[in-house]
Amino acid sequence: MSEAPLIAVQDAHVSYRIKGKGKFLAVRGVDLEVRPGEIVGIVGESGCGKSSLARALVGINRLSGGSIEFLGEPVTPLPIRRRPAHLIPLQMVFQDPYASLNPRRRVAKQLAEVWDAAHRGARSATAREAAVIEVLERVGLDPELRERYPHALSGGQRQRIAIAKALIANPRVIVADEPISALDASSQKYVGQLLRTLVDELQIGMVLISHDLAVVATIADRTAVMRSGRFVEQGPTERVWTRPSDPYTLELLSAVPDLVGREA
Ligand SMILES: Nc1ncnc2c1ncn2[C@@H]1O[C@H](COP(=O)(O)OP(=O)(O)OP(=O)(O)O)[C@@H](O)[C@H]1O
Repeated sequence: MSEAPLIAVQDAHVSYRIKGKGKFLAVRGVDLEVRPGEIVGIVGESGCGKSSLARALVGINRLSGGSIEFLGEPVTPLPIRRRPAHLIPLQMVFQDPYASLNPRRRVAKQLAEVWDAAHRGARSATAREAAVIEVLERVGLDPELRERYPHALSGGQRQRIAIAKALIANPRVIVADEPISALDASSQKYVGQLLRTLVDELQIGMVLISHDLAVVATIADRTAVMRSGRFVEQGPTERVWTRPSDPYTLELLSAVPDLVGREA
């Protein structure tokens, strides 16, 4: 893959101020690039800094050092409502779909709002409605569901709506933080494959954060292994899985002995 990266992270650091204890470094010098059509999986045990990095990637967390560029421009943290237009194609999907969905609005309205934000000046009601129907079909949902409120959907349907909400912004990159870990087994499989299909068909880039190695092994092109805020290694998924260069990766892998070669 030789295209320019969609997102380029250099020496990223994220720190938190802990009352009475000073500064805690959750992300310590991470480098990462994501190209069109590529899923980069980030694995590591709980508390290693995956979510802190994910939130920095989309500009929710401020970096305390290093840089993140999206389509060649810096990602600068700003409240969602003041998010600059150039960051609209950089979307995030959270573990809990309610983090992206407003429980008091019908699905159609929520999707239409994002479409409006992404299509300033082109607010045709017919085009908006068509886009809402198309995106629901793309995530495998019956467009009739657009009249429902989020609470009237199953967990798997809700997560697919959250993915649709990211998609209707015409994203170039989606950062997905544990997008399937809260789902039941059949929804996990469906949503995992859906993410792979979307990346292939739309040639977007994806950062897939997961503590589930099997998911990353199945759908990620490249894998980064994170420990205590650092990437201990990153490379093509198959290489990381079959010939890990760091003992910590081996340790993670040994917890799931039948991983390599698993069918999706
Ligand atoms: N807002 C915050 N203030 C202080 N410390 C925080 C904050 N958010 C995260 N941390 C700490 O930073 C470290 C990394 O947390 P983070 O949520 O990024 O890890 P993670 O790998 O995503 O974990 P998990 O898989 O459990 O979600 C943890 O030690 C956590 O306690």
